[in-house]
Amino acid sequence: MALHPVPSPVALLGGGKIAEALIQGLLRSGLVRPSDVRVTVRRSERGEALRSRHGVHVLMDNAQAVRGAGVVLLAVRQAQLRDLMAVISPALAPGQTVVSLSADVRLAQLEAALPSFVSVIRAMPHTPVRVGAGVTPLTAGTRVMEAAKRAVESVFAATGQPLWMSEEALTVCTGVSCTGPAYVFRFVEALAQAAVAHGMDAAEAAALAKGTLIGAAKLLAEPDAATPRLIAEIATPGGITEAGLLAMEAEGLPRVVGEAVSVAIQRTRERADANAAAYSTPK
Ligand SMILES: NC(=O)C1=CN([C@@H]2O[C@H](COP(=O)(O)OP(=O)(O)OC[C@H]3O[C@@H](n4cnc5c(N)ncnc54)[C@H](OP(=O)(O)O)[C@@H]3O)[C@@H](O)[C@H]2O)C=CC1
Ligand SMILES: O=C(O)[C@@H]1CCC=N1
Repeated sequence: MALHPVPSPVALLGGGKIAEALIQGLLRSGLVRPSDVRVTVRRSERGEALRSRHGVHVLMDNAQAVRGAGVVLLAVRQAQLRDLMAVISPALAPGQTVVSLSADVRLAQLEAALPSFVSVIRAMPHTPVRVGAGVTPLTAGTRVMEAAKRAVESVFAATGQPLWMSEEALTVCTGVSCTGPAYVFRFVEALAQAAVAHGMDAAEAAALAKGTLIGAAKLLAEPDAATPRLIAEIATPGGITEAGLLAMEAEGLPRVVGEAVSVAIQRTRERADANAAAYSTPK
């Protein structure tokens, strides 16, 4: 995808883990300078850490951070989101774009909590945005201007690949791509644990498992990579890889992965329902 200029400044409200991953990805892209990024914190030591590591503007005033921002990203947890929207609403101007990164507050609640003259979008990034390798699902609210869509696309194109979809599909992504890196890292740990169980030194086992994942990911990143062919290159018919793969099937790998995805999606839906109910009552 062609990279478009990212509207400056980018305001990230809530300088936690996903905000820092996005800052790193944006700066790494070369399309955004530290002076183009505003990030807000509620603890000065966290602000100092972000400032010293990345050279970005750190503020403690969320309303001030959104004034004149090219795009505003809400990166606090759900417990703080409603209060944050109440604080920034009077400071937002017509034509501004607000993107919620929250996994569990729906567009309907976001649009009701923000002024009707702003474009509201949800994004569901994951930590690979830090290295420019994110796949970020996006879903647009009911009153989104085309320019807002392009602006938000540019943020997530600078950190990987943006993908537009329905809100329901984005909910599924919370249990797949958003949580997915954690599942993959857990698989790497399980591979290392298995090596240790067969007598390998723990540090060697960790390096071997990590190297295997990185090597496999690079093969997957090649043009025209397809998993059946990549598996067939390793698995000689009747050989040892096939025996291992058959054991994985027999032990229910697809069922285990499917269960993790289902439970995460279910948790997202329950929290979104609870938030919808909470937002419907005045604070
Ligand atoms: N982590 C991930 O991989 C992903 C997270 N998300 C979503 O992103 C959001 C944030 O998640 P994550 O980064 O993991 O959580 P974190 O707790 O790491 O980040 C939230 C940050 O917001 C800060 N904060 C809270 N209230 C305010 C405020 N009023 N003003 C300024 N800063 C404030 C918190 O400060 P303090 O440090 O003091 O608590 C914290 O640093 C959540 O909604 C989550 O669903 C979405 C996709 C992926
Ligand atoms: O685990 C969580 O609840 C958050 C939202 C998605 C990723 N991290």
